[in-house]
Amino acid sequence: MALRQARDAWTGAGDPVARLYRRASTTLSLEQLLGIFAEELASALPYGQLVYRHRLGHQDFVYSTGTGGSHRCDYQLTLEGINYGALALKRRTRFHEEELEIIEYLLGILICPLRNACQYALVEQAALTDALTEIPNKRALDMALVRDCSIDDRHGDNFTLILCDLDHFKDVNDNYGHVIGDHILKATAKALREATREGDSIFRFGGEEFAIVLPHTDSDDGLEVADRIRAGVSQIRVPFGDHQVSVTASAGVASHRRGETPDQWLARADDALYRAKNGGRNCTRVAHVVKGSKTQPV
Ligand SMILES: Nc1nc2c(ncn2[C@@H]2O[C@H](COP(=O)(O)OP(=O)(O)OP(=O)(O)O)[C@@H](O)[C@H]2O)c(=O)[nH]1
Repeated sequence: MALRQARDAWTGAGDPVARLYRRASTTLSLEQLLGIFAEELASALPYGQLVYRHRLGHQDFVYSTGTGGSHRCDYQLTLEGINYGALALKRRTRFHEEELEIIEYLLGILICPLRNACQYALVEQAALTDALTEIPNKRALDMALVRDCSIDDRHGDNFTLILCDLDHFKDVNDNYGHVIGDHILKATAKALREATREGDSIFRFGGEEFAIVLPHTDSDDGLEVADRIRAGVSQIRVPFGDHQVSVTASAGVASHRRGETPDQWLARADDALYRAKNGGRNCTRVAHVVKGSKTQPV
């Protein structure tokens, strides 16, 4: 009875349904949308935790707010037969029938904006992803460098950039064809993933050029990672008839200097890469001497 009264009071007060309709239509950000839903749901009934999960393209998206409890209700969110993720609510006390009705009603309002936000996230992801290697592209790198420069400028966090370029890749295409060249590029992306840590970011910067951003890393450690990456790339073997095609890579390493713009940082890494190419390829060069560091100009 008390619950029914609470529900009646809620549905009659300040038109929260219209509020959710209105607020949900103001954003295409999945995170913001779920935040709005979590807020409006909390104004309707008490819950401990809301968790939303969805596989978006090649990434897992998870939104979670609050802390859980032993009672839960789960919803698989679909519209016109298409899955738009799973939403779970948890709390310490049992969910009552009337409350489930409220949740389902609000989910009914959420589903169309949720579909739009999921589709927008997929388009955004595609715009930042290289289609061949499925790793982030140059546009994503530009955004990451702006963000990392600003973090370093504010908090003095170490970021190191590695530019890694395959050697004589034109010969690979000319001798074995573009399909083999494409296989090597995909295998290189995989080798980069395997040679780096979870928190590191890898990008396809250009045709046969890759960029790796290492947070909390100085140029000495960046040099080690670059050599590990090059060792991984040199292990790649792509069969061509009775032949195994292999490649080597050259690398340039530059740690961000406070106050330096993304373009200046990138130019120093590029200059180090240029020196690696001129130094005979299949080697790494570091952009500058860091005071008090064991890294020497090479
Ligand atoms: N298969 C394939 N090749 C690509 C792709 N993008 C760029 N390339 C090729 O990469 C080659 C790059 O050649 P260059 O810039 O001359 O460099 P390089 O031959 O690697 O020589 P160095 O970098 O000086 O060692 C060109 O042949 C491009 O066609 C791609 O997506 N797939």
